[in-house]
Amino acid sequence: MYKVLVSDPISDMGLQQLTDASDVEVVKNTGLSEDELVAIIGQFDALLVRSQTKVTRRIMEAGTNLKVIGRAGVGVDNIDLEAATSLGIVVINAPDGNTITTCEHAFAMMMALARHIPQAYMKTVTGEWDRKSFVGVELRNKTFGVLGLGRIGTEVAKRAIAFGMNVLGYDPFMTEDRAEKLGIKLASVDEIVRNADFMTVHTPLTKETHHMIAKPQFEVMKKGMRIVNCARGGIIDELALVEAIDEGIVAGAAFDVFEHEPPNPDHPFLKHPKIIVTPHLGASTIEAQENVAIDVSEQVINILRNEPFKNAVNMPPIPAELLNKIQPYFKLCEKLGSSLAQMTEGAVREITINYSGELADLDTNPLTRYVLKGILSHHLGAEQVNAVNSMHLAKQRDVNIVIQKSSATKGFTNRITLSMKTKAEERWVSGTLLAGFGERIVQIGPYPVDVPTEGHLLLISHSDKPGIIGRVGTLLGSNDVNIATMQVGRTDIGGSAIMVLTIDKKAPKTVLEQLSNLPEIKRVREIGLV
Ligand SMILES: NC(=O)C1=CN([C@@H]2O[C@H](COP(=O)(O)OP(=O)(O)OC[C@H]3O[C@@H](n4cnc5c(N)ncnc54)[C@H](O)[C@@H]3O)[C@@H](O)[C@H]2O)C=CC1
Ligand SMILES: O=C(O)C(=O)COP(=O)(O)O
Repeated sequence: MYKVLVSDPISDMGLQQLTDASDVEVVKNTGLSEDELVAIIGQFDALLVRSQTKVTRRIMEAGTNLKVIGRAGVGVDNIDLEAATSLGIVVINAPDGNTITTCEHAFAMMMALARHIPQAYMKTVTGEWDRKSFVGVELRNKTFGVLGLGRIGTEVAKRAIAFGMNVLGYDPFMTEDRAEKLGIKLASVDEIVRNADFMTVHTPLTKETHHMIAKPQFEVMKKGMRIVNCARGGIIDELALVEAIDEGIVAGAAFDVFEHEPPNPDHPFLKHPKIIVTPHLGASTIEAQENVAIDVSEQVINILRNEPFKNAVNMPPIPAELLNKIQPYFKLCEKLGSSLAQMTEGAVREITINYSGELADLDTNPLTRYVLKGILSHHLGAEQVNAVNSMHLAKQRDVNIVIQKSSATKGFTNRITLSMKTKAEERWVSGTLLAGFGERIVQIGPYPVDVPTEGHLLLISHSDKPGIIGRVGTLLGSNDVNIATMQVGRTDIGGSAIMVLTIDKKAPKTVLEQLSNLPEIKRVREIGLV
């Protein structure tokens, strides 16, 4: 039974797929402190949050069973992604479900700002009939700057165009072509701040976007500009904004988000007559909350059940078409990695992976993650490594990873060859996925073999002399180790040879020692591929 903790308010209707699943137990416990979360998180396989819960490294380290953190929304700045990646926890979000809702909120904020609606409301309900103080401005024919033309930014731009505004936009990933089709004129941040009458930001909060609108931008800003921030607190410098309003540069601002949420009661925005605020309501509609919860529930279930999923924030996305082609190789890659790690001695320095045949033309990056998972699990423990953190862990340990592609498959339609250099030695292994037969190891070092990637293998290097095979069989038999299959290979008559045995159960250590002590046996390795 998988246990899922929901630590922020998330739509019940959207969570239905999880609550209805017979293998999932959902526990709702919102408003917990970090200490409270640390105390209970160890029991859970998944954590579902919105923006309130700050998912710190401490919480994740205490979450020894935690496999996935689901963010029912877009921004993941409340989750320590680096910690999640290094701990092998998948972070997924629901980026599409709240686009329109947030866009509509930003637009509502802009209109409320243009027409002083919150201020007028506050006065009217006190019984005052003040029509002079709240003369507004039209949106029509005004220049509107949009910083960040992603999902939300482009929807806001479309609505602004419908309102007769001239839209200037900036986004490093927006092409001229697409902008033109949308009716947006691309401009630099500087051009936007100098020319816009209204401006809105729709970028994530990153090192680059932090305070992207600050004192230097306010200094050159068009006088009378009105600013909206329904993205993230910190993109616009809050104190510099208050100064710019007080200096008469900015006519007003509408903010849904704050650098620290909730803001302190003495935050200057909260009593400024020209600043209107909402408490991070951008995504708060019935529709958006259902959408994001449905999306995140579906993905969490898939991850827990080891099925394909999308929108992993700390793992590059795998397009569905590619996933269909490469997913059958995940197991082969992991098992090959695991077998190579078990047959090679010493600390890993370099891993070379050669993908050949039909794999050569595909994006094999996800496969590399599984190879590394197999290798590193042997050294770091299986519970520490998964496909999310394997690349990260390898890089952290300065392991050089070399990827090669080739068309030569030596008769197979696909073939993956791994070689591993350690301080002590270099070894290699090849495998293939055979239609109808599954994963096979087809070469170990220079020796062609045909071995399944399951169960227990004994790899015995020896000299090619008569009588050795018999002695090995006798020793194993007398110790109750049953041989299921045996293959032998040699480089030349009387030269180096190997025996690859599949055995029914793990051989006792004492038996391995006795095998090693037999004459002409150079090395014995037991490989567990269970
Ligand atoms: N107030 C609220 O409740 C909500 C806030 N948001 C926030 O809105 C923001 C945008 O969300 P989406 O549009 O869904 O994301 P998105 O990823 O579709 O769009 C973000 C865009 O910002 C652009 N960008 C990144 N750095 C930039 C820079 N330095 N200058 C200009 N553009 C830059 C990216 O290229 C991207 O196109 C996110 O920060 C998200 O957290 C989202 C939903 C609800
Ligand atoms: O999706 C986002 O990025 C949001 O900011 C929405 O936040 P929320 O889920 O309403 O706490």
